Amino acid sequence: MSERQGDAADGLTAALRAVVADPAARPFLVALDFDGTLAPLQDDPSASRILPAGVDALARLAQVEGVELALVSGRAMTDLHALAEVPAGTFLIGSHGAERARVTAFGLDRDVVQLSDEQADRLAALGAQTAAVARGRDGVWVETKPTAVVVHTRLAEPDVAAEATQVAVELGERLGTGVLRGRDVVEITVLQADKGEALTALRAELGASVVLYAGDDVTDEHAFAALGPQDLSIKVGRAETVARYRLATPQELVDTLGGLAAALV
Ligand SMILES: O=P(O)(O)OC[C@H]1O[C@H](O[C@H]2O[C@H](CO)[C@@H](O)[C@H](O)[C@H]2O)[C@H](O)[C@@H](O)[C@@H]1O
Repeated sequence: MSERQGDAADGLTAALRAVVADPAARPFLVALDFDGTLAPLQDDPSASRILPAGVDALARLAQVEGVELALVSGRAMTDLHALAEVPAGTFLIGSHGAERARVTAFGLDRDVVQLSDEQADRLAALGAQTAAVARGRDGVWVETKPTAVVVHTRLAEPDVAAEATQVAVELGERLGTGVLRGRDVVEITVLQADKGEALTALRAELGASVVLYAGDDVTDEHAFAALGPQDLSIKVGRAETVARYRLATPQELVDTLGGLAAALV
């Protein structure tokens, strides 16, 4: 495994070596956030791609017996599947846990999300009302997902972004089931879901002894908090976190995954 500078990086390298060397640390679930973690952030979400070294690392990890792979994302499932260049067998958790699927050699084996009439009505109302939030505010736009709407402010001037964020949060508190703040986004959901619950459920299903989870955003904190002392939580970036380890950039993360794959095969 490659060496990086600093105490935190040394700690992560040692922890990864311990997992590699311990036959009891199987099944080993490697679960990863997508945007800002495997894929550098972009102004246009459809332009996001996993870094090439990450695609390669995931393909190699998928070959290792006892290793399971998952992407755990806020993205809608259709979107996540279209963008994520991941090997067959990878579990996909989308919409912060509201959607779940597994990549197969032929496509996607997915659970269908069923909204009640009341939830569907609220989602439609949220679509209309968030469109009104964006109207007249340059750089603010709305993404619609099967269980949520997302107000994006990355392209707006700071004062416009702050105003749109405040209005969207108030709207979400009134009409949503949950309000998630992410990187330049306010996500208003009509179904209760979070990455921690989704990761806990997948871990139980797989009987994973050890879980590695890496993420960059506040929504990933739920997943970090769901991990135990034997697990590896990795924050990508500088923001405050409950994660035990930290890497600076998506490139550092995919390089670390490459080193892990090399050590496991
Ligand atoms: O859980 P993630 O995989 O990190 O997904 C969270 C959100 O990702 C997308 O938005 C974020 O990435 C965009 C592309 O880099 C960026 O433009 C935006 O500012 C980020 O918040 C996606 O559009 C959202 O639906 C996801 O919830």
